[in-house]
Amino acid sequence: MSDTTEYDVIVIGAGPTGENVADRARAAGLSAAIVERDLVGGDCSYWACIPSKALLRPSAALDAARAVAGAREAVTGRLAASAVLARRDTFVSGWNDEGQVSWLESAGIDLIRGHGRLDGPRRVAVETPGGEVRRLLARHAVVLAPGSAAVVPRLPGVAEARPWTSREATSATGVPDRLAVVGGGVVGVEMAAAWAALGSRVTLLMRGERALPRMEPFAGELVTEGLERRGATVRAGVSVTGLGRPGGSGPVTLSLDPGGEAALEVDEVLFATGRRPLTDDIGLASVGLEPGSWLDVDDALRVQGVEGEWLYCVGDANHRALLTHQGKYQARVAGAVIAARAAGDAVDGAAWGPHAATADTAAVTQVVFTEPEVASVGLTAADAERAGRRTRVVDYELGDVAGASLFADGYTGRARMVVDLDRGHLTGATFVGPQAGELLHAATIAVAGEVPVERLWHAVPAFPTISEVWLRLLETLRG
Ligand SMILES: Cc1cc2nc3c(=O)[nH]c(=O)nc-3n(C[C@H](O)[C@H](O)[C@H](O)COP(=O)(O)OP(=O)(O)OC[C@H]3O[C@@H](n4cnc5c(N)ncnc54)[C@H](O)[C@@H]3O)c2cc1C
Ligand SMILES: NC(=O)c1ccc[n+]([C@@H]2O[C@H](COP(=O)([O-])OP(=O)(O)OC[C@H]3O[C@@H](n4cnc5c(N)ncnc54)[C@H](O)[C@@H]3O)[C@@H](O)[C@H]2O)c1
Repeated sequence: MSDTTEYDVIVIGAGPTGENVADRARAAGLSAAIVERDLVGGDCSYWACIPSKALLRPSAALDAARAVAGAREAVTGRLAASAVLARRDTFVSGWNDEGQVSWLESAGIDLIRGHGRLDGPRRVAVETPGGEVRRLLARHAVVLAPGSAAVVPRLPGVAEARPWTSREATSATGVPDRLAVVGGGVVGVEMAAAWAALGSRVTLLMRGERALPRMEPFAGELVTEGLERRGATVRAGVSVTGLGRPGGSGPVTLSLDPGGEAALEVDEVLFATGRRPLTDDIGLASVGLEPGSWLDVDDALRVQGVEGEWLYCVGDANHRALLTHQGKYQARVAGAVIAARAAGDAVDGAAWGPHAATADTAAVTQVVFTEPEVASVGLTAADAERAGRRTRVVDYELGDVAGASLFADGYTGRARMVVDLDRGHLTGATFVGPQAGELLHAATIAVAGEVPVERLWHAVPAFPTISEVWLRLLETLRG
């Protein structure tokens, strides 16, 4: 068809994962187009990772100074909220994507602005902002990278209450006096920590018994203590049953269950209650898939249930690991698979090989940027037990490491390694404490590299760093 433009690879969604797969296609000499309806860079750059970490970092710096006698005396004031928000604005470039568009140009990737939908096998139709439809045809692959959006429970009064989602929580321009945060997952605890430090009176409402329920239990416990030190109120085992904001302005009241309690009145409420895939309006039915579903992919990131091996999905929408770095890892693997197939080369599907995403299930890394930080890789002790692994769980108090006590007076934190006794290597590790995120990569190498525990004795941590916890964990394991 004359009005159809052909590319080797077409990507729908220019978030971090879509950008990466397009980049890998270009690096292999393939032509690539990327379709984006909003800002190039995606949620991560403008409404998720970057602005949330920009909001959290100043309070972590302040806490670090206050934790050391001598420095503590030099810190006299509170966090300057307007300066924190202004610094956040620089990190999102004032919600302008010119910089990322220039990068696409320099990489030779064509940007097509508009809403993309599959239009049958290998075909994409883009509805441009001007209302025209551009038709594209992929010679080798279409990659879906549409990401995810916040789920807001359908509670009575929710529409009129205009709750925040992660988008408003990361882009707000003022500090609410009172903020309720619903949900004790990662978004919930990070945003509770950020806004409590900025001066909001925060109430975190969790329907479960503890925060960060998918992580080691001590992670949620230490993070809750940290939130309470910042003045937040943390309430476990509580559900929101309805909201009221008559006329859509003024304070919001939340009815809570267990009942018998007075409604909670706040100025804003954030729902941090999980994500749904942005797959309801991307033309899935045109290739026989269910609109609105998470996309099932194999380890080569090929969407299952579609003939011909031309359709891939990377990032949040495949539900393997909703994290930027894991989605970008998938994008590198998908790019390598697409390049190999286009060149007529064999695809090596072995685990840990160049064409199989493995770490995004076997060695998922995550850092939660609260105070204390939580850093984890691989399986928790409970995950390993559920998987039927024979393990030994080894804990060590991070504050007992010389480097930690030098780093902060009264350093409190904990490290755990989960050793697979049959395989002889670590299958998971978790560190909780100030700056714990920087301890993570050594553990990631031990898990993904399947480094034998005996060999770890030869990885000697420098004295006096917090990494000496590795030696203490090995000594505890040896007994
Ligand atoms: C508050 C918050 C903080 C987070 N912090 C971290 C963190 O610190 N570290 C971390 O690793 N992860 C973090 N995450 C998760 C991270 O944001 C996601 O895992 C990541 O953004 C997923 O990337 P993606 O490319 O799949 O999707 P996105 O970044 O959401 O990008 C998808 C893009 O596709 C576009 N799009 C969708 N549909 C269409 C269509 N039909 N046509 C055209 N364009 C379309 C969207 O406009 C968007 O630009 C955080 C998430 C939240 C909510
Ligand atoms: N630092 C980071 O790496 C980082 C930061 C933020 C988000 N993320 C990623 O983004 C994704 C989304 O995070 P999230 O926190 O929105 O989701 P989540 O799934 O981690 O947590 C949502 C929580 O809300 C609870 N919940 C669900 N419905 C509820 C309801 N009606 N009432 C009360 N509680 C309810 C769930 O039980 C769960 O604990 C996660 O997968 C996370 O890994 C990562």
